[in-house]
Amino acid sequence: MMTKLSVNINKIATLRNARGGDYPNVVQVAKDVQAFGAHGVTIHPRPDERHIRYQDAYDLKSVVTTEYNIEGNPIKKFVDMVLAIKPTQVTLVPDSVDAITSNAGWDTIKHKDFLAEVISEFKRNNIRTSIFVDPILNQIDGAKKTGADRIELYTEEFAKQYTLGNIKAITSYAACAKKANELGIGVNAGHDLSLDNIKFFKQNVPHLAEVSIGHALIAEAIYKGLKPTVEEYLKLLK
Ligand SMILES: CC(=O)[C@@H](O)[C@H](O)COP(=O)(O)O
Ligand SMILES: NCC(=O)COP(=O)(O)O
Repeated sequence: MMTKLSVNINKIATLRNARGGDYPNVVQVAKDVQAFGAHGVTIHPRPDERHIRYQDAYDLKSVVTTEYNIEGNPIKKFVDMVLAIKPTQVTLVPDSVDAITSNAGWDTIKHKDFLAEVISEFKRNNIRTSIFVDPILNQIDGAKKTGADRIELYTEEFAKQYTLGNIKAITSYAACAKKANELGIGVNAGHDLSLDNIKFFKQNVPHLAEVSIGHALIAEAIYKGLKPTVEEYLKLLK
C-alpha cells in the first residue's frame, strides 16, 4: 500500500514572514509540491500566526486540489475557520499557546467528551477527522471512542531514538497502527520524519495511510531542491 505524502508548508511561511513580504509565496509552493507529485498539503496555523496565518488557510483552499489537511488545537477560532474552509481532513493537536512546536499527543481518555463533540461537528460537515496521539495502546482505544476517523501517530520520539540507533522504538508505533486498523481507524503519522528515517518507519509500521512532513523536508530541499526531495519521499513511501 502506497503511503500518501502531505507536505507541511509551515516553514515556507516562516521564511516569508522573516522579511514581512510575500516571498516565498505559500500558495505557489502549495501548487508546486502538488505538481511534483505530493498527495496533499498540510498546514498548522498557530494562535500567534508566527508562520502560517489564518488568511493563508483561506487562500490555499482553492489551490489545494489534492488533500488539504489543517492541523491545530480546536479553539473556537480554529474550529470556525476549519468549518468555513471544509478541508479534506482536520487533525486535532493539543498545542499549548506558547509551544515551539507540537510536543504531545492528546489524552484521548481524559478529553473524550470534548474531542467527541468537536469531532462530531466536523464529521457533520463531511471533514475527515484525525487525532494526534502518542504511541500508547489505550490512547488508540480512547481515540476510537471519540469517533475519530484516523489517528496521527506523534513520531518525534521515534525520530529521536532512530538517530541514536535505538530501532526498537518503532515497536510501540507498529503495535498502535495494528490496533488502530483492528478498530477500523486509519493511520497517519508525523513529526520529525525525514529522508533518513522514513523508509524504516514505512517498512515497519503497517497500514500507514499518510505522513505529513515539513521541517526536515524543507531543510533537505535547501540542499537537494524541492522537486527532487518530494520525488525521493514518494519513492520511499511506495
Ligand atoms: C502536529 C505536528 O507534529 C506538526 O504539525 C508540527 O507540529 C508542525 O508544526 P510547526 O511547524 O509549528 O512545528
Ligand atoms: N503533522 C506533522 C507535520 O505536519 C509536520 O511535522 P514536521 O515534519 O514539521 O516535524
